[in-house]
Order: sequence, then C-alpha cells, then structure tokens
Amino acid sequence: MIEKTYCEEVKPELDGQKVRLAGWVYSNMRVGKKIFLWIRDSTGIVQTVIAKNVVGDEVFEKAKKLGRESSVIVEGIVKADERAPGGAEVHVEKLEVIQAVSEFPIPENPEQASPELLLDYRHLHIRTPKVSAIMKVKETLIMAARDWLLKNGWHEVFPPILVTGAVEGGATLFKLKYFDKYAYLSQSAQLYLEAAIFGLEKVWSLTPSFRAEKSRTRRHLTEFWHLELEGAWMDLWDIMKVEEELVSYMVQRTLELRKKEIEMFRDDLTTLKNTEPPFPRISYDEAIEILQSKGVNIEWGDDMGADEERVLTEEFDRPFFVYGYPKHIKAFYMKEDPQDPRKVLAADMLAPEGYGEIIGGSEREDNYDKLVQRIIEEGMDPKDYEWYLDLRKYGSVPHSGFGLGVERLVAWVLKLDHIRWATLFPRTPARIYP
Ligand SMILES: NC(=O)C[C@H]([NH3+])C(=O)NS(=O)(=O)OC[C@H]1O[C@@H](n2cnc3c(N)ncnc32)[C@H](O)[C@@H]1O
Ligand SMILES: [Mg+2]
Repeated sequence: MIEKTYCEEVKPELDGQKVRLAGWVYSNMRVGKKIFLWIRDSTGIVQTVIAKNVVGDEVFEKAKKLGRESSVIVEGIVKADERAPGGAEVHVEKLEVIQAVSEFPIPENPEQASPELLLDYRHLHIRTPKVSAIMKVKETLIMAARDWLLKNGWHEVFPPILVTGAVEGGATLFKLKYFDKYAYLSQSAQLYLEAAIFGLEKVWSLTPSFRAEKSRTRRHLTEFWHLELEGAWMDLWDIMKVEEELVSYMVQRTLELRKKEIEMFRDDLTTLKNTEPPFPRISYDEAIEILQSKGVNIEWGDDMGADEERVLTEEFDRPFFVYGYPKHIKAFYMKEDPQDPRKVLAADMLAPEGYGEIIGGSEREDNYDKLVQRIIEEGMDPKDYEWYLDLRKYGSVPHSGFGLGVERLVAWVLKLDHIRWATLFPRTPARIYP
C-alpha cells in the first residue's frame, strides 16, 4: 500500500510538512491561475491548491478537467489556513491522475437526487461522506455490542441461515430449492440459539434475517441484520434488563466515538443521551389506553403497527418497553402469562421520535405439551419442529431472548427517513439490484 497521509491528519500542526494524499476529487474550482481541488478519502476532505506556476501548464490543464470522483495522488506542503476545512490546506507540487472522471452520475449534493436514482446507483452512492458516516455509526454500534456482550459473559455462536421452518410465521418465508428438497432463508436465529443455551447458557448471534414482507413501509427490509440473544434461567424481566443495559451501552459508546457523524444527521441528541437504564415500562393494556386517549381507533386485542407505535412514542423521550401482549397477535413460542392466559410474556422495545419497535423479545414456552398445543393452534405441524420440541424433553429450563433489528436502531440513532439508508445495499420488495 502506498505511504499516505489521511485527510483527517492534515492539521495546522503539520504546517510546512510534505505529505502525500491519495483519494478522490470531491470538488474542483478554478480561480485564475489556481485550482482549489478538494480531495476526499475515507476520513474526510482536504482542500488542495494547484498553482499553475508550480505544477506547469500541462498538469494545470489536466487538473482543470478533473471531474468529481477522479482518483488522484497528490504530493505537496501543508499550509495552515483557517479558511480551509480543518484549518489547513495542501499546496500541490506533484499531481498523479489515477483515473480521470468527466461525469459522475450522482450530484454533488446527493440530497438533490431522487431516492430512486440514489438506489439505482447505490454502488456509487455508498462512497459519499454521509453514507460513509452511516456505516461508521453502524459498525460502532455493533463494536459496542460485542464489547458489552464479551464483558458480560455472552457467547457468540454462528447459527445456520438455511433452515427448514418458520419462526415468525410462514407468510414471510423465502423458500428455495435445496437439492431434492426445499429450504428457507432464516427469519431469525432464535430456535438455534435456544438449542445452544443448554451448553453455553448465554448466547448471541449477529446474522442476516430474511422476511418476504410485502409491506412497503419505512421500517421494513426483506434482508436485515439481526442481533439476537438467548439466556437460560432468565425470565422476561431478566431479559428486559439485559436489553436496556445492552442498548444503553451501544448508544452511549457510539455517541462518544461517533458524535461528529451523528451530528451530520441530527442536531438534538437529547433522546440518545437519555438512553440509560432503567427504561420506562408500560403494559400493552396501558398502551391501548394511551392510544385511545389520543383518539386512535384501536381496541384491546388489536396489533400495534407503525402508525400506532408512532403515536405512542410521542409520550416518551427515550426507548421504552411495552409488555404483556395478547397471545393471538404474538408468535407460537412465547410463554403464556400464568396470571392471564389471554396474554404472553412478551415485550417489545420501542424507540422514541416515531421510530417504534427496534426489539422483539419474550420468555419462551418451556413446557413440551403446551408448546405442541401452540404449534397446532398456529396451524403448523409439530413434526416440522421435532428437533425444537426435543429441547423441551431433555432438561428443559426457563429461558428468554430477543432480537434487535440493527438497521432499525441505526435509523433511529441517525433519524433516517427510511430504513433502507441504514444498510449498504438495501433489499425491499421492489429492489434487489445492485
Ligand atoms: N430472537 C428473538 O427473539 C427474535 C424473534 N424471533 C423475532 O424475530 N422477533 S421480531 O420478528 O419482532 O424481529 C425482531 C426485530 O427485528 C427487526 N425486524 C423484524 N422484521 C424486520 C424487517 N422486515 N426489516 C427490518 N427489521 C426487522 C425489528 O427490530 C424487530 O423488533
Ligand atoms: Mg416484532
């Protein structure tokens, strides 16, 4: 790799030093016998100044024609100048053009382009500073999660993606040919994590999950990254405590390490700073009462969708839990509430500012017969879950777990207007290219 100075390293303190930059043209402006060429790399942007009387006519003419995203290597001297971004610029002595670009399909301000154009050219859009900032925030959230999980005794495992059964309902399965049989793309690693707890007790995984959701909403992808935990001996209240501690650590650590990137997307950091345990907890019953008091047309037993959750989040300035959902709107594996058989021991974590559900979790049904009954009630065949039911035959224990949608968390942290911007190459019902 060539010896180079990164853009973020070009500071007034380097005044007078010779540096080599390698990057891409971000903007190109000629003023008389000077060209102000802004060069971008993975760390930021630096203003370079190309003077005709320094580089000569031929190079100057070449520099004039450099369009955005031309790849270049420049060598020159750092000059402190508070007018330049970062307080310093580079006066170019040598310019090497790796590849000149005349016309880049994405406008200098990508926000002026239509979402469809940006998505058609997503392979070029991802190099822009704001998309790079989103990916740095996403990686930092996951780095923080790994940090916390390791420190708190959770074991990472690597579940399969090719599976034979539904976890979250058969309607959203992607089916594929598997030799002479059929298989599905995993909707959630949960059932495999449940198998893993009998050896490792506290397990987690980060996997892609797939949902053939036809709903074209701002918070659904057909492929998303899914951070899932499963803990033996834990009940719903235990796992909710794990969730709030994990999410708080992820958000605070990311605020600490990526404040500059976050501030590219939101001015007000209050809800992020408020993200500290304990989170508020309301029951599903209370949630229905709140929504009805706000004029929402909803009855007990109804599911809460994005619109209802949006209204509910107006009551909170930090993430919060809704627990105790009606059994008929939740998944087969959830444990019935012994206090109220109409309900299950499930809790969702909702993000404020209209974002809604970021985590779905529950205590699992650990009784063999009850689980078989629930599978049948849901219209599924217990034979398809024979291995999963075995877990209730050989040393079953109380256990709970949850799944966090990584892109949903990123969308809230950065207040993105659509979840698709939180992933490198979004997959939705209308898009699988590029
Ligand atoms: N291990 C578990 O207990 C997880 C459990 N089996 C599960 O999949 N729950 S979930 O369907 O609510 O999905 C979990 C989270 O996964 C996210 N999720 C769920 N579906 C999507 C789609 N389609 N797009 C983006 N994100 C999605 C969202 O944040 C949900 O709260
Ligand atoms: Mg859910």
